Amino acid sequence: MGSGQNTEPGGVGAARTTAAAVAYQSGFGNEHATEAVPGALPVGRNAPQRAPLGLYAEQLSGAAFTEPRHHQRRSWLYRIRPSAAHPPYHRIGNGRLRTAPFTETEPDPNRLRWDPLPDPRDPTDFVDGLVTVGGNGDALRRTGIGIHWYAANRSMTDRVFGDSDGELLIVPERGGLLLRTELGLLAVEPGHVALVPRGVRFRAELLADSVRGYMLENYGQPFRLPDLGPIGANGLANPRDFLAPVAGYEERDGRPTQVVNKFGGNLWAADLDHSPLDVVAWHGTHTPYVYDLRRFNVLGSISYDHPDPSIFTVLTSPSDTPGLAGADFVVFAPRWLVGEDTFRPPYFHRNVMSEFMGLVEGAYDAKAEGFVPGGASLHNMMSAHGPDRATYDKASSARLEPQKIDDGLAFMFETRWPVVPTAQALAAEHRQPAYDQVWQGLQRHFTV
Ligand SMILES: O=C(O)Cc1cc(O)ccc1O
Ligand SMILES: [Fe+2]
Repeated sequence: MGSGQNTEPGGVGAARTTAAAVAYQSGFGNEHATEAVPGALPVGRNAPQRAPLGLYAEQLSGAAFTEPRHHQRRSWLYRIRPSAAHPPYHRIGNGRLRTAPFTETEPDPNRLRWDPLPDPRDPTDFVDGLVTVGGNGDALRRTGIGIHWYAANRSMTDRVFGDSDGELLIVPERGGLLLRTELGLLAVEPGHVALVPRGVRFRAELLADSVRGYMLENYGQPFRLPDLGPIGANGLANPRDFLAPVAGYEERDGRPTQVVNKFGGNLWAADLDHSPLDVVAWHGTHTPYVYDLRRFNVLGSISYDHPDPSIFTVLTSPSDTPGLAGADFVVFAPRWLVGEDTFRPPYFHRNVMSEFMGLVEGAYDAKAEGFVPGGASLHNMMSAHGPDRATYDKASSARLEPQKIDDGLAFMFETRWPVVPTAQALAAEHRQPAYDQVWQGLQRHFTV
């Protein structure tokens, strides 16, 4: 890219630009400003009669023009060619991507669990490697979510992807990704997450021979930081730990590049003779970002009882009903447990919210086995779940001393609407048909 980064996306080797070499600007939702070439950013106005250096000015909106100022999201891009200079889109295959409304299967009250998605055998890039698990809402009404796995073994080369249906929260589990976005470069490793806003184009290059992870497609309101209420002015995910890219452009005139646009649940493609990653400068608030989950300031009980996991919310996408999130992104990061006379692992419960969980590393404290990195579970609205038998037996008789949970990194996508699985997720060979067994054999202990 024009900011001095490696422009050759070709092979895996070229993509091994080290994550440490990537420059960022910090702060969630900031009015960032960045230029890859000095003087490229207009001063004092957004749309001068002629933008500096012969660039085109283009506004990219992530909020309606009229939304309240604190929800406003837009960026001004100064680019070599305007995005409007493209031929018609034509349909291409959707692969294993599916979109809300999800109607392929009957909503399923069963608790579901999967092993990791098998690695692809054929050459597969990030877009081809997306496999939809399920979701809710309606992409065209901008409500709900799509939940996806991805597994890829080669970098995107001559195409970029942009999702008109929603923003993308990418959660790598194995192998990192370099995301060359219109607004600049992001590196995202397991343990970090990346967010690509609705409509922002990017090329995903691999930082390892094969990569795997999860992706939440949020059709609803953009993710924001949760309010902290009585917690105070600090804590949970701190705004300054969210890192936006600096401007970085590429010039690949004459080299065909396909723009893949997910729109209304289908993939469409337009063929350009240049790279659309040609933004030389930009300023604004509609930006991609990365966040290191280990920066999360984990708060919990220092007296008794296991707090509800809402206290681990990193990002929330509110719905139109206050307190009922279309999507919450929740992390179970290393932490101390000190609760006295307390059953410390997650409790048995039935939740009106629906819970999709994944594991980035290690183990999760409610499941002794079977929930493995890259795997996933879905505990839908009102489904009874909680610690498996082995975990219950151990935790209910453990000596309660201060205990560090530091052998895992799990996360949850929690949503107010039930998650309807796709047919491919229900039929998948990597689904665990006997998941219910983990709650069998919980003994009766009742005595009067
Ligand atoms: O494992 C789960 O089911 C997620 C979860 C974690 C927790 O700490 C409390 C409630 C809950 O749903
Ligand atoms: Fe739960």
